[in-house]
Amino acid sequence: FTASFVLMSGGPGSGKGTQCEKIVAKYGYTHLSSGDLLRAEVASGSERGKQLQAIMQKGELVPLDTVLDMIKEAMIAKADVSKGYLIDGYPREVKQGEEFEKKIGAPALLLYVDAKAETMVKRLMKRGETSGRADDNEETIKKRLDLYYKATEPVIAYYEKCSIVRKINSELPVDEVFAIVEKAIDELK
Ligand SMILES: Nc1nc2c(ncn2[C@@H]2O[C@H](COP(=O)(O)OP(=O)(O)OP(=O)(O)O)[C@@H](O)[C@H]2O)c(=O)[nH]1
Ligand SMILES: O=c1ccn([C@@H]2O[C@H](COP(=O)(O)OP(=O)(O)O)[C@@H](O)[C@H]2O)c(=O)[nH]1
Ligand SMILES: [Mg+2]
Repeated sequence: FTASFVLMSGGPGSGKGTQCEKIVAKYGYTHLSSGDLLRAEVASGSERGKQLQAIMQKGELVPLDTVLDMIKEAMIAKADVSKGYLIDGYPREVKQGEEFEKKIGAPALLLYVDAKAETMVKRLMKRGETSGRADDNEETIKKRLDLYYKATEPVIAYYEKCSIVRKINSELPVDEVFAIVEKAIDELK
């Protein structure tokens, strides 16, 4: 892959998906959300989808090889039209980050969308009223948050070593958050 990679990281409900949509509209990146890819597999009704559903409903992590294979497939499918890839909600653990680098490449930027736990819970409970997502319920949200702090936050520390992390306060209104995102992406060029 010759295109550049931008990683979008942050807790559940921090606003990753919301900001990704705006980035795609302005910059034409190809958006790959590992969570969306997994949900699409579940929706297909396949045997693999059934196994994934059980894991996701509990707020646990899908085995890293499964997710990496799905991301790679999706990247290949869109390879010729892409200026760059925006990878949303991945890597979830340091080992996944290492695998990504080995098999795919080094990211140019990690946008770390940061909100308080209380804010994230509130947003997800609200989203759960209409999202239809099996994991937008109080019990699973709590597990996703715990796992985020335990497994995913260390990923951010890992990438800080190569100075590609830009921390973005996502307590602000969506457009103000996006203004900060734009600055970070514009600095890339
Ligand atoms: N006030 C405010 N609300 C936001 C912001 N970003 C997202 N939200 C709300 O928070 C909810 C969760 O946002 P998403 O973009 O779906 O969050 P996510 O990080 O992709 O979450 P997961 O899909 O669970 O990983 C949405 O329903 C939005 O309406 C923001 O910057 N400010
Ligand atoms: O790389 C990934 C991305 C997602 N998931 C699973 O998919 C769920 C939803 O992920 P998403 O990023 O959509 O939402 P978040 O948990 O960030 O709110 C997670 O709780 C995990 O069970 C996973 O195992 N690995
Ligand atoms: Mg999302």
